[in-house]
Amino acid sequence: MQAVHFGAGNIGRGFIGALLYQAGYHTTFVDVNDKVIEELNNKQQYNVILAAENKEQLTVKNVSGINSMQNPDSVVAAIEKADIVTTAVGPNILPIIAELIAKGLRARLASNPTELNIIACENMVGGSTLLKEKVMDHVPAEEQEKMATLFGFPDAAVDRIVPNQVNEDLLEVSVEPYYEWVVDRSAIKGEVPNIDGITFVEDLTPYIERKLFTVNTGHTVPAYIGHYMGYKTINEAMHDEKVLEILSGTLNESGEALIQTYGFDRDEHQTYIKKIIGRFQNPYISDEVTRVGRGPIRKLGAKDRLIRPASVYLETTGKEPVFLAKTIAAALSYQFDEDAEAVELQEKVAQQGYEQALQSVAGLEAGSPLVESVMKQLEEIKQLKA
Ligand SMILES: NC(=O)c1ccc[n+]([C@@H]2O[C@H](COP(=O)([O-])OP(=O)(O)OC[C@H]3O[C@@H](n4cnc5c(N)ncnc54)[C@H](O)[C@@H]3O)[C@@H](O)[C@H]2O)c1
Ligand SMILES: O=P(O)(O)OC[C@@H](O)[C@@H](O)[C@H](O)[C@H](O)CO
Repeated sequence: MQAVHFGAGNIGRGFIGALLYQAGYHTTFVDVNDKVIEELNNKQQYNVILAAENKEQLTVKNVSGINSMQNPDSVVAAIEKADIVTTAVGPNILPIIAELIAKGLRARLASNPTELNIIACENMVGGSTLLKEKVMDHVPAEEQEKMATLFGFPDAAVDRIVPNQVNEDLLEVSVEPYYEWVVDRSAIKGEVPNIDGITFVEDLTPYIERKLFTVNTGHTVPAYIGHYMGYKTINEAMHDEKVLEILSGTLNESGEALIQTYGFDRDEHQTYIKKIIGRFQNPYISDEVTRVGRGPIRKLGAKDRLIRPASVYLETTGKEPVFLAKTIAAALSYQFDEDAEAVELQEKVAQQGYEQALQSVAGLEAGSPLVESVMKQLEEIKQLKA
């Protein structure tokens, strides 16, 4: 069986690639990083190490790579005969890879018109749905209907903390032991892929929102508050009582928003929160706050991990999301020269001021209660530096 996976980065190699190998697939990684692609083709295997006391190791075999900038035709050919296509490139890159995926699917329609599922494994609500829209922009109207019957774009939620890698071996990946991959079964075309580790569900929305608004919302606290306080890693930040207090407050607010929306059981949700806090404290993982905080404009988006739960909390409880607002204030203050979005955000802040910058990146109305809360917290968080 053949898998084509876009993005041979942390989660691509450390999670999706590992599960595909264990399920019996040969995985062709597609990436623009020539060194990684060359190494994949030279070694045809790599190690995944579990970040835990016993450092268990899995050797992922049956892998190869294609540099999509240099060999786009080979990517098209790989999609023509693939049994599954997956991505883990980052939400902002989905529109960029869409054209090549469209070329591959059009070629498949002509030469091998069989069912195929394309699963975007990105931290966002509706990743595969967005990819489908972007792919269809490159498909002539007369081919779209046939494509929609053969090619499924099931949305997915993926959860495994994979930090930036600092190993001598370029391909080796250190990952946390925990993982979860949930896929929307209702959008699958043809047979449901037989991959151990995927949970198929009929309605993905509660799963992706629970993951994004707990794991990823929670992660922003040691990232942005931690960075604001001068910490370099998530682990360092997680040793600070003030960070832990804000983390707990933030997860209680996002948890309340989820409970109000989906009726989750309160005790079960508290257990889920506890487990996640424990994962952030894993001493065997060194995760930089700048990785977790990467792309602050994306993370401050209306549907993303901060603004959405804060807005739902306000709407459903009528109360001020004090802790989420604190974390949003720290995100709005995030400065890191090597992150293009952080630089753009600070330029906006310098030109328009905090209030307008927040409104424009988060799609919030002037004078909205959330904007007011964040403005208040911009002052309050100054005490964290004292
Ligand atoms: N790392 C994690 O802990 C984690 C966990 C769950 C989900 N995710 C999600 O997975 C996605 C990838 O994250 P990551 O941490 O692996 O990032 P990463 O930067 O390690 O990997 C992204 C890869 O995509 C490649 N890429 C960039 N442009 C490309 C293009 N045009 N064509 C093909 N490849 C391209 C990059 O070269 C890189 O190898 C993100 O959406 C992220 O939110 C990450
Ligand atoms: O990947 P991002 O930039 O959306 O978010 C950063 C981290 O919160 C994220 O990568 C987590 O490590 C991951 O989502 C855990 O499953």
